[in-house]
Amino acid sequence: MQSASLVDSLNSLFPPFTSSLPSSLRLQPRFLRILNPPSSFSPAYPLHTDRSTPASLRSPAAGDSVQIPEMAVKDGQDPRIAKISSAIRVIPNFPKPGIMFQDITTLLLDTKAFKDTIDLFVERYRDKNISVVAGVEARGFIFGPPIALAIGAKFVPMRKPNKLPGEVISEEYSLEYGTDKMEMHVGAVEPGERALVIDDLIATGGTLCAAIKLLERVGVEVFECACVIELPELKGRERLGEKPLFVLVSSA
Ligand SMILES: O=P(O)(O)OC[C@H]1O[C@H](OP(=O)(O)OP(=O)(O)O)[C@H](O)[C@@H]1O
Ligand SMILES: Nc1ncnc2[nH]cnc12
Repeated sequence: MQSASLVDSLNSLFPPFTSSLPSSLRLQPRFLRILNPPSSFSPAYPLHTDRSTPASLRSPAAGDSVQIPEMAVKDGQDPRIAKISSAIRVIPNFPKPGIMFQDITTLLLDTKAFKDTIDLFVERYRDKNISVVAGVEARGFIFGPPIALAIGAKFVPMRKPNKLPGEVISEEYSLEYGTDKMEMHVGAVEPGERALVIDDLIATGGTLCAAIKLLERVGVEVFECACVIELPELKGRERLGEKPLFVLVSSA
């Protein structure tokens, strides 16, 4: 009963969408029984047929998310970077009190800003003889693969423990809010290869240091680390020492 009424509501809410589909693909009660959320379900992001970023994701509601006005733009000459910076949402007190969480999911909703992000990295790293793009779980898996494909490198996932099925080497590391371990498949890279390490964000630098150590342990040269965001007050860049770090936006 609940399914049928929900179908009616959805079909009337989104007529341009549902009416353009063949009848076999229109929302049917049969599908909705599987997909039906519990009655308390409230989507984190509003259902939206418009492909542009919903206004509610750009302008935070009632003080529970904010754009950081002091977000500084690196390499300020490039107008794409300001748009990338403003597409990143900041959620105070997530996942713990005191953490200003930099939420890149809103950047992913902005097709121009997301593409510009990838393009800026590709422009920097193409023709640098990089054969490996190593992406750190989880958010390095979003930015790493398109960069790897565009520069003709392989993508190597640096994973949380017990996720990779083959033989692994591992490194423990500390985070802004906890500790963790990183693993890489043995044989994914060869000694003498040249790697770029990609993540969405550098805070204390512990994550990137663990990735660098894993790669260098097997004889790979880490050419540079690259992130979308840097939190400079956590001094991750210092922790990386001599290893070059390229970022697009900084909270300083
Ligand atoms: O510079 P650091 O202090 O090491 O912190 C940066 C790391 O923290 C976040 O990942 P997180 O560990 O929260 O994992 P997730 O992406 O799986 O949520 C972020 O995506 C970086 O990987
Ligand atoms: N403030 C932050 N926002 C998003 N990811 C993080 N990882 C570590 N600190 C973070």
